[in-house]
Amino acid sequence: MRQKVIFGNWKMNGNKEGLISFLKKVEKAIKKSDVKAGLALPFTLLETGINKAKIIDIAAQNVHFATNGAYTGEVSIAMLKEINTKYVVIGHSERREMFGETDDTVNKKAIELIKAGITPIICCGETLEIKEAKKTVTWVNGQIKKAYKNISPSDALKTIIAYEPIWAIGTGKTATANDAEIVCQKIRENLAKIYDEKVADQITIQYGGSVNPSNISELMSQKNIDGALVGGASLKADDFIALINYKK
Ligand SMILES: O=C[C@H](O)COP(=O)(O)O
Repeated sequence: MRQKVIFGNWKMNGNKEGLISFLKKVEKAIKKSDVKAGLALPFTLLETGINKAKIIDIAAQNVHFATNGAYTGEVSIAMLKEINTKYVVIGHSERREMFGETDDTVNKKAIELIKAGITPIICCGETLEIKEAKKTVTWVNGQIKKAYKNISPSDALKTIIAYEPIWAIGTGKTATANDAEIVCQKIRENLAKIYDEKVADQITIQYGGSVNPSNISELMSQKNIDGALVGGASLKADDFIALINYKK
């Protein structure tokens, strides 16, 4: 059975002092949880998070695929590895929309991260326009196919997928648990076509988009939803605790 993996994504929020007290409070409250908890932090908070967190896994929110070079403002995989980063979120819709992330760069990043032993959390998801045109599954499966290009079955097992419908991010509009489940199921079927059922069955697929303490239980009860990537509700310690300790 796949373990539930719930990651907060702080986006461009937070500071050192706040993170330290957040970790203290949250880790005390989730000690006995069987859920894997993680936090995707801004670059400047990564080292503090990695050094202070005992239970929570720390993720970066972006990385460059190149080894080094003239990429002003970017951070390399080796730089993240040097501080012991275990996960990196790639292809988040905000990075695709505002910072030129493409399916091709997502694929390059995934390949290089896997080589470095870092788990990529590969984001995918459709706009409202695509949803209304009833093209969600085609769109998302296209993103997945491109993200996994030239990735072997054994390496595919070292990845996580986050399905995040763009229209549900930060809007308070969550996909219904059933709608989210259907897309996650289709992603798994697509993985079975790219690889095989055994591989598809082992890959963690998270849902993201206005997840909060009141809808987490229903979302997590779905067969193909293996966790969540949570923005807004992960910023408050009490809400994050409620998410990790969700009622089963
Ligand atoms: O990475 C997280 C997602 O963008 C979801 O954000 P949200 O929970 O604020 O809607």
